[in-house]
Order: sequence, then structure tokens, then C-alpha cells
Amino acid sequence: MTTLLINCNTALMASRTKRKKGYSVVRAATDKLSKAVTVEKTELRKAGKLAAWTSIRQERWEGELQLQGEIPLWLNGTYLRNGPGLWHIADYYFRHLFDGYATLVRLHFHHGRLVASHRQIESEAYKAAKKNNRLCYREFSEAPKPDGFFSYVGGLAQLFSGASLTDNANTGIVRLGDGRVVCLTETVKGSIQIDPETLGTIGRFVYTDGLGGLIHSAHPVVTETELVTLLPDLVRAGYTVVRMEAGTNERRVVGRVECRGGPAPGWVHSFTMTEHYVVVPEMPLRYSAENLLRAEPTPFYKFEWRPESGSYVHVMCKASGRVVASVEVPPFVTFHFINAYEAVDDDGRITAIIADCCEHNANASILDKLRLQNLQSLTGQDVLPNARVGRFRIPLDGRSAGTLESALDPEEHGRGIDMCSINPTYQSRPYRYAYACGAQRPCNFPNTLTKIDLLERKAKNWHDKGSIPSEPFFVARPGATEEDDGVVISMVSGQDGEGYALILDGSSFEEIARAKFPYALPYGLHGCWIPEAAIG
Ligand SMILES: CC1=C(/C=C/C(C)=C/C=C/C(C)=C/C=C/C=C(C)/C=C/C=O)C(C)(C)CCC1
Ligand SMILES: [Fe+2]
Repeated sequence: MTTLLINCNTALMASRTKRKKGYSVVRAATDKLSKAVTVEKTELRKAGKLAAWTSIRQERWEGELQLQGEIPLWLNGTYLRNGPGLWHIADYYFRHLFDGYATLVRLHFHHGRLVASHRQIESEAYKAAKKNNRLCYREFSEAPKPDGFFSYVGGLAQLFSGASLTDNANTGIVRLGDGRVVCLTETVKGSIQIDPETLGTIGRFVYTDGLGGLIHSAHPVVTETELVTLLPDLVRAGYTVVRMEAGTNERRVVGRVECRGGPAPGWVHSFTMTEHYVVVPEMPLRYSAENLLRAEPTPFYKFEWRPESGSYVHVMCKASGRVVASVEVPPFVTFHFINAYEAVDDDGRITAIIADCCEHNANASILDKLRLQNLQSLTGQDVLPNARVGRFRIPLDGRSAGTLESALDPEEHGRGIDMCSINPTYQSRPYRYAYACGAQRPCNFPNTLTKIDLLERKAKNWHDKGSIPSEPFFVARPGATEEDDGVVISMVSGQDGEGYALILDGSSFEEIARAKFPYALPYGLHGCWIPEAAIG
């Protein structure tokens, strides 16, 4: 079957190189492919497995998808999604969702038609693993096994020089203001530029500033003019806030935040910003040098759960780099901030910062729930820990404490929430709607798409029994004046082993169109949108 798929793939690639723009329907290849796919679907059905948690079947593929429903004619551009899609190397199988080698998926929308493709990112970690048939770098939960004390000492040196850390950029994907597209993970060296048309790997995105830093947030805040990110400092617990202007590779220091708890900084998978401030979270799930060095995963992986160290939110002025507030908040666990904005009084003075996130009820057990074995075997069991939209209110009047409350009743979205997006026009501004994955219980993983109305404190939910949708990504209609005027794109793994791209109306949250993939794709994490005008 693999050979057949690769042959189809070659036909598709050849047809692609023949054309410049537009679409060619590659029927012969698609027919061959559908035979191969029938065999594959039968296998998946027998195994009773979602394709979501199964490695991608081949390195690359491209073809036009058949549609049910109609794609709005204004939706012209490219949606790219990144994620860990390959969880084995030779006969060695990774254990955790976040370990997989990066797989890119592309949906190209043009005048109501849809061409899809996928391809592996050629990181050094992936290439080395393929060449040597073994794991060669430290991934999220896995590490090459040390073979004695001296290699442990070597491991320490290699860890702190960054040499042993992976560059497997399997988490985020951003389009910089200058048009470059960069895939990211939490190692600085795992910033990889890709070609948004071919999905080819262009090469490492090299920061030319000499700031170094081994790790950073997987989710920088990106606008047309800049990229802002956080560099956690594991030696002197703190965070450096840096800013890189579009068109450059040079990060400049905005300022530094000292951690208030210790001994290490809290994990910052993401953070958020308002128009004038950077919101720096310090949660009690802290980096752990000891766990970073371990070859075997711990329940909190590279982190430690230290509730006694306290939970804080710091607010830094973007213009001056001064920390204008540093408050203690109730314990929290978040991986994804949704958005933040400034609350102003009647005189227009900024009195507080409002910052929203997907908050896991101060319980980090979700990390262990994302082991592949749990995801594959606990389908239908109600083991997904509860989560809510957590709203921080950080006063700017010198008070020492901030608040954290649920922005709406978590039952509205089945007590599950993560993988969120908003209308990007509202980034860092007051906003009303967020889109995310929610839950219809019983479930072991978020299995719905949910539209959260933060004003009415209500949610609209989309669900397809037994299926797993990935992050709903909002694309605004050009010229829209309403915040939710646009569409939401997601990719879904069905319980029958099939998979499809799904388009929902951003306002009604009703399905507008779906397009079946010839074979289902693994689960993916985050996406970005490149409007056609930007592709040229
Ligand atoms: C932590 C270090 C590393 C790796 C970090 C990676 C790959 C982190 C990826 C985190 C992700 C994808 C978090 C997503 C969370 C999603 C959730 C909680 C969804 C919940 C659904 O309900 C290394 C780079 C390997 C080394 C330094 C430390
Ligand atoms: Fe993320």
C-alpha cells in the first residue's frame, strides 16, 4: 500500500510542477489513491482507531478535494496547519502526542475550489532519526538513552549548550509581517522557515542578535510590524521579553521579569499582549532542569508541579520595558492564552488588564492524558480533565492581587476548552468571540468545536459523533464589520477512519462545506492564514 501511495504522490507532484497557478484535477492518481485508501480505511475500522493518533502514511501528498456544500467565493488564500504527525522511527514508537515529527497540512482555497497537501518538515532531528533509525535529540518526552555516567555529564553539557535539544518544529506556525512563514517549537533552534506553496523546508530561521537563549514560547505574538516573544531564564528564574521587527532576524530586549516563585520559571507555552502591555504569566507548573535531563518521562514531563511556589501575573510596558504590575493570582494551569485588552475608566485611564486563557482548573494532569496510548485506548471514557475560559483581571493601581474567574459557565462547552483562535483584527483589543475545541462528554479528548460568546456568556457547539476536530481557525470575510463575519476552518478525524476539512459559518456556527481527504490525517495543533493577495 505504501508503494501505491508513493506512486500516486509522484503523479501528483509531477502534475503540480507542470502548472504555474490554478488547479489540475489529477484523476488517474486519485483513482489509484482511492483504492489504496479503501484498504487503509478497512484496516482502521478493524483496529477501531481514529486516524488522529496514527502516524501519517507517507511523507507528502497533494490533490484537489471533492466538496460537499459550497466554499464562499471570497475565501481565497492558504490555511497552513502544523503538528506532530509522525510518532515512530523504524520500529520505535513515541509515547506522547507532542513528541511526533512535524507534519504540515495545506488547504489552498481558490474561487470555491480546494487543493490540499501535506509534507514533513525536514528538521535536523527528523533527518537524523531517519538516517540513523533511532531518536537522536531530546524531544518533549523522549530522550536518547544515556549509556553511563560520562554520557550523563556529556548530556548535561549538551543540554545547556542546546546541542542535544530537538529542532523538531512541530507546534506553532506564523506568517511574519514580511511574508516569511516560520514553524516553531519551544527550542529557539526549532524555528524553521518553510515555503507556504510547496511546504518545502527552506532552513533554520537564524536569529542574528546574539541573544542566544535555548527556549522560548511556542506562541510569539505576531502582527504586521513585529514579533514579540518570551525567553525563559532557567538559571536566574525570570523571563526576557524580546521584540523582532518585521523584515529583520534581530530580536531586541524589551525588558526582564524576575520570577517571584522558584526555583525555576513557570512554563510559558504562550502568553498574551494588550495594545501597550505584555502579560507574562508565572504558573506553578515550572521548568525542571532535573526532568529536562531525564531519559524517561515523569508525570509532568520536563516540568514540576510546585503549588507552594505561588502563581503570578506580571505586566510589562511594551514601550519602556518597565514592569508596571506584578500580582499574585489564584493557582492556574494554562497552555493557551486567548486574548487580552485594557480596561479603561470613564476618563479613559487604563485601570486594569483583562487576560483570557484556556485554564485547566489548576490541574496539570492533562499532560499525561495526552499520552498516545491513552488517546488511542480510552475513547468514550470520560477522562478528559475539566477546563474553562479563565479570565484574569490584573489591577494597575498597585494592588498586590489579581483575580481569576470563569468567563462563562464551563458546562456551556462541556467542561473542556483548548486550542483557541479569535478574529485577528481583535488581537490585543476588547473582543467578544473566541473559537476553540470543547467537549461533549463522555470523552477522553476535546471532541467538539465551540464558539464562545463572552458578552452573552454562551457557547454554540458543533459535534460529529466519535470524531476529533483540530483547532478551529477563524478567517474574516474581507470588508467585514462584524467580529464574527467570516468562516471557521478545522480538520476532522472521523470515527470510521476517514478525515475531512470542515468549514463553518463564523456567525451561525453552522456547517457550510466539508471536503473529504483521500486518507485521514493525524491530529494537528496550530494554524495560520495567508490571504491570496499576500501570495501574489
Ligand atoms: C518543554 C520543552 C520542550 C518541548 C516542548 C514542546 C514540544 C511543547 C509542546 C506543547 C504543546 C503542543 C502544548 C499543547 C497543549 C495542548 C493542550 C493542553 C490541549 C488540551 C486539550 O484539551 C523541548 C523543546 C523538547 C525541550 C525544552 C523543554
Ligand atoms: Fe500551542
